[in-house]
Amino acid sequence: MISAQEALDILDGAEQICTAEEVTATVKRMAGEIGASLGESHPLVLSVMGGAVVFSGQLLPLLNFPLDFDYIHASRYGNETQGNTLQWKVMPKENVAGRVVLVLDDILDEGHTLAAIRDKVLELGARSFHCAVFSDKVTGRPKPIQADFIGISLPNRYVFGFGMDVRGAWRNLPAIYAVKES
Ligand SMILES: O=P(O)(O)OC[C@H]1O[C@H](OP(=O)(O)OP(=O)(O)O)[C@H](O)[C@@H]1O
Ligand SMILES: Nc1nc2[nH]cnc2c(=O)[nH]1
Repeated sequence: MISAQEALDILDGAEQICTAEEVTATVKRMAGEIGASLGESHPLVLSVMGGAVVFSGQLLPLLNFPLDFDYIHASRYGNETQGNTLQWKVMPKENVAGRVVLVLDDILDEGHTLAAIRDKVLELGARSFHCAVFSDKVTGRPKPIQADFIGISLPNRYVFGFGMDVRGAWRNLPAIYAVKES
């Protein structure tokens, strides 16, 4: 964990790449798209802790149709800016069997996290798998999964805010920032 001063210094040197207003408008648009596509299917919505907590918290009240909610917890980055082996902290449960499942995540980067979640959800017998990511990083490399619903595209830089951390800090910011390029 970094100190409050280190967190402030990182923010001071960072570049804002998406404003809070753009974030809010994007979540609203996504809610409409998700409702139009899955609103009749009584989905089980799974939020991927911890990064998706803010996205989920803003999106769920805008979904005006019946759904069930649960969370899963998988982490590949920890406090680092490079992904590593996926650590499952809370696996999807048997309650996915037979359900239309919608997974919510904050960012699709290399795609390994979401691909592993898809494989596990389908292995547990979900009727279908859908995923909504607030942001999709343009990596320039092929990804093992594409999202069904995408909020914004992000440049190939390490970003934080709106649920995403930088060395554990700043998940609470309403806008999105990219760390200073070294
Ligand atoms: O597409 P990928 O390259 O696999 O990366 C995407 C994942 O990385 C982040 O999680 P992280 O591992 O940082 O855990 P956290 O949400 O708890 O910070 C994010 O929330 C996604 O789940
Ligand atoms: N906070 C954060 N988490 C990530 N997980 C994958 N890519 C990123 C990123 O750019 N920022």
